[in-house]
Amino acid sequence: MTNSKVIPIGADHAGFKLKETIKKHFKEQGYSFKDYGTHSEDSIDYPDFGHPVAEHVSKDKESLGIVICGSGNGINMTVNKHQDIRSALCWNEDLAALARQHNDANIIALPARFIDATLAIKMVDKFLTTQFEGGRHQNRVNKIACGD
Ligand SMILES: O=C(CO)[C@H](O)[C@H](O)[C@H](O)COP(=O)(O)O
Repeated sequence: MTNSKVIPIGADHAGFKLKETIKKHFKEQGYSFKDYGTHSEDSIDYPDFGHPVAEHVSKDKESLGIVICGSGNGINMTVNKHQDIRSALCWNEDLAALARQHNDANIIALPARFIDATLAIKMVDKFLTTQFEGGRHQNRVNKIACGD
């Protein structure tokens, strides 16, 4: 992952504030990002903001995305419906690193109502800077696709 890639980010109303905090961090670090919304804490439906992030990552295979909702589950389920997406629901730094190292995850899903902003930023940084290890993990990742 290089900082020059555009990082797509999307959240529902429960993840809106955390998304804004992560965007502030990206601006400070000089990272490029694309915000797919939502843009307020008004109640909305997480799939409307997860699908665009998944479509972005599906088109730009080198990109890594971020999705956020209250538990992380709904938006994680949404993006994982896309054939080329491997999204990992993470709640600590080790899981964020392992999602890249072992699973070649291309989206991280964050549970905004269960983690604080400091931890979330550490997790995002870890996710964006950790490489896939390949090897035995490549064989397993190849077998994830079910061909339905
Ligand atoms: O989809 C979810 C649960 O898997 C997310 O946590 C949502 O953010 C949550 O369901 C939103 O709940 P709300 O009561 O409508 O704010």
